[in-house]
Amino acid sequence: MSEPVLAAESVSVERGGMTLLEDVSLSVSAGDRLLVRGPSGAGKTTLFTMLGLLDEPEAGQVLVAGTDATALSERERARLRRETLGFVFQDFQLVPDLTARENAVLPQTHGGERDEAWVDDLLSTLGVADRGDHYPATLSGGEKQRVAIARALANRPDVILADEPTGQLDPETTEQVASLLLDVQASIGTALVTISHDPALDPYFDRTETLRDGRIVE
Ligand SMILES: Nc1ncnc2c1ncn2[C@@H]1O[C@H](COP(=O)(O)OP(=O)(O)OP(=O)(O)O)[C@@H](O)[C@H]1O
Repeated sequence: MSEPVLAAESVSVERGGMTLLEDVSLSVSAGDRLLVRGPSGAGKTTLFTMLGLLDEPEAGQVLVAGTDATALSERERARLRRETLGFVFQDFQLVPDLTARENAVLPQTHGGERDEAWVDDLLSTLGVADRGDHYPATLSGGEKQRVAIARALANRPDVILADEPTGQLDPETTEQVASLLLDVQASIGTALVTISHDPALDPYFDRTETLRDGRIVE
């Protein structure tokens, strides 16, 4: 297997006297598709937060292309996050007063390399180029998520992290959005880690890990 682009090594997280993650290890390499499943309360969002360098574990390491993110300052970690990770959220998290295209370009305006032609290509591949001048409030859920996927890829990240990306979509739109996400991920060769309890996503992934009570189980 090639060098992991993102890895959790023996990660444990405690909050408010509770253990939310215990000794969790997983890794992905370029082009991998990993689905992390688990029932409500299993710790999926907590794991997403750790892999996304949005919070720090009490024990263990999170390695991004071999760099131990837990050893970095907050500022260095934010930079590593911007340069290497792209995020897709269940509730889209588009900025309401920016157009679809402005939302998708956003990561490039925050320290990324300016390459708007790449963002236009993404919007086109994702079938929302003609929605570029629309504001999020006028887009359907599936369109919003396709714009959010373009935004996640704007900086050509090594890893896309998606938290319940189809959680607000109907079954037909789920299928469309999942297929597009996987197509664009495969064409770029970025790794994809998706956290979800939606069984409809199972067929799209070549690896699945299950979290239960904060631990990876067989
Ligand atoms: N800051 C915190 N302090 C104390 N407990 C927390 C904190 N954050 C989350 N929890 C608890 O930790 C457990 C795991 O939460 P998490 O949100 O990671 O689960 P999840 O698998 O994403 O669940 P869901 O599918 O319902 O979103 C839950 O029991 C939750 O109530």
